[in-house]
Amino acid sequence: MKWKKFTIQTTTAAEDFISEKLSEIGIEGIEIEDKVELTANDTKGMFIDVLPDLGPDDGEALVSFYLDDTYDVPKTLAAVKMALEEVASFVNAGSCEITASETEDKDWMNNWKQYFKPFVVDDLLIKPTWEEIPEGMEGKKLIQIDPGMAFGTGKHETTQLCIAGIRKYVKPGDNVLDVGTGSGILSICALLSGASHVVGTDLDENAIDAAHENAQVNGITSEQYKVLIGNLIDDQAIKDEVGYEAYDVVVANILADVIIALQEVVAVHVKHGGIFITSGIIDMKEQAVMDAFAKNPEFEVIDVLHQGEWVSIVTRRK
Ligand SMILES: C[S@@+](CC[C@H](N)C(=O)[O-])C[C@H]1O[C@@H](n2cnc3c(N)ncnc32)[C@H](O)[C@@H]1O
Repeated sequence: MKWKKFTIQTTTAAEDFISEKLSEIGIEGIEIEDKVELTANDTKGMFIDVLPDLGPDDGEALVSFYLDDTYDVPKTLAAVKMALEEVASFVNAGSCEITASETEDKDWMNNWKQYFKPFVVDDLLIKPTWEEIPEGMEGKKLIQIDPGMAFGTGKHETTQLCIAGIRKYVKPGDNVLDVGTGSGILSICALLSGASHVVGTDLDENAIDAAHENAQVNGITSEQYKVLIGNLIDDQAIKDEVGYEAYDVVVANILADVIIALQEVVAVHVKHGGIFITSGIIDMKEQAVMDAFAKNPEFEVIDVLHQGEWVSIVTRRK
């Protein structure tokens, strides 16, 4: 399906008012481009450690929206123009010039699927649920994944580093905690590696459905895998539900700054001698995470792995 893209030249002062007006008109999927620096709160759920350098904020902004065949385009544009005039009457909204361009099918939710193909990590074949098993893969252990809106296709270096750690350290019968479970891929990998039970936690509500659906596709029962939504770092109810001195292996593939906060509080959940596999650490933050572990009397570093610009630090609880 073809979509028409319309871009309004405006100001950062007016961008939020314009977005609100566009929503009132019934336009969904609004994009804002500006040079306003993101706050720590903005980047919280984004999984970016290094922000792009946008240059100084010049006060200019572009607000884009998309209309498909279901819209009466002239009528909608007339409503947009009236809304822009209204916004311009109380705030500097810039030129409000609208430019139009045409774009291909914008099925954002599903277009990425064409690039996700079966691949091998160690002795595992990871394949999207909608793909066939490729020939010659009979000896491999199979993980089927549809991440949905959650993170975790298995393609990312940080996930692969954790998979390597799980394959090395998880033993039959282990209890495993997967902090930041996302699609559930690492939990499934742990269960395939012999773990008898896994608890996954995440902040993202999308993880619940994705992780449960992926568990089911992989033949995992609700007795083997439980997903909890909440923050193990500061939520006492989640900490109590996760349980204390209960885990042989904890895996956390999150960002370096989250790992630094997590290592201070996670030891109470790990058995003495248990393993804490961390990743999501960009190489420029490796030393900061190593320093944090060096100051923590609970853990000793036993393994450091690199893949591309990403690092996995594996520690053992003393
Ligand atoms: C990089 S993804 C990892 C997903 C999957 N485990 C993998 O390895 O592919 C990080 C996940 O951690 C979650 N997350 C971020 N901060 C968290 C926290 N403090 N506690 C639990 N989950 C968190 C995010 O919502 C996201 O699903």
